[in-house]
Amino acid sequence: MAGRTVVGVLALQGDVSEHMRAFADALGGEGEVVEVRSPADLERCDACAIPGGESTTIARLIAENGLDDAFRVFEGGIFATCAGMVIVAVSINDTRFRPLGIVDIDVERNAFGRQRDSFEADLDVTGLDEPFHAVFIRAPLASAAGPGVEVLASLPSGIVAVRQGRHMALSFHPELSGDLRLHRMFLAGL
Ligand SMILES: NC(=O)CC[C@H](N)C(=O)O
Repeated sequence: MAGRTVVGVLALQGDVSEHMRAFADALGGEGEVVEVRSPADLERCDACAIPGGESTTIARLIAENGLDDAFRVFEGGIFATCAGMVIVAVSINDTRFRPLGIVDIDVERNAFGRQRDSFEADLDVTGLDEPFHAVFIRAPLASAAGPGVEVLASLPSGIVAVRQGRHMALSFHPELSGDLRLHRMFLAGL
């Protein structure tokens, strides 16, 4: 995209600083990374990351800060990871909050259960030449994706990476791998 890209990172709860560092590195001086806590912060962004954390807490804080409507009308790209993937979904297996309905996927929270609470896997991702080493932490899974959604990666148990227009949703933590290819893929799609 033309000009300096402003990438926001939703900074209400979760691993905010890791995302800010990863996007700053991926932009390499071609843009700016800012914290998003209010609709006014979001308005100045070309894109926004919704980080991993605790999705019920992040969803509550989004609503308390008036960001739910702001995200629904946001025209930039959303980079949703882990808890973020739960928040942007169309439907989830949890009745405690209503997801934002931005990415047409059905998502199951904590889909890997206790035994595989956290694990790492080398994923084949559409558009990447070499596998991506992905870190899963109490990760969600998408059980279904609508027709406008491109599935980028799956495990035997379900879908773990998708793209829909400018948005990407990942059930793992790309900001923890020291590998910026997915951040760059997202920026290239803005
Ligand atoms: N690492 C994470 O973001 C975990 C997400 C968490 N299990 C949730 O659904 O809230």
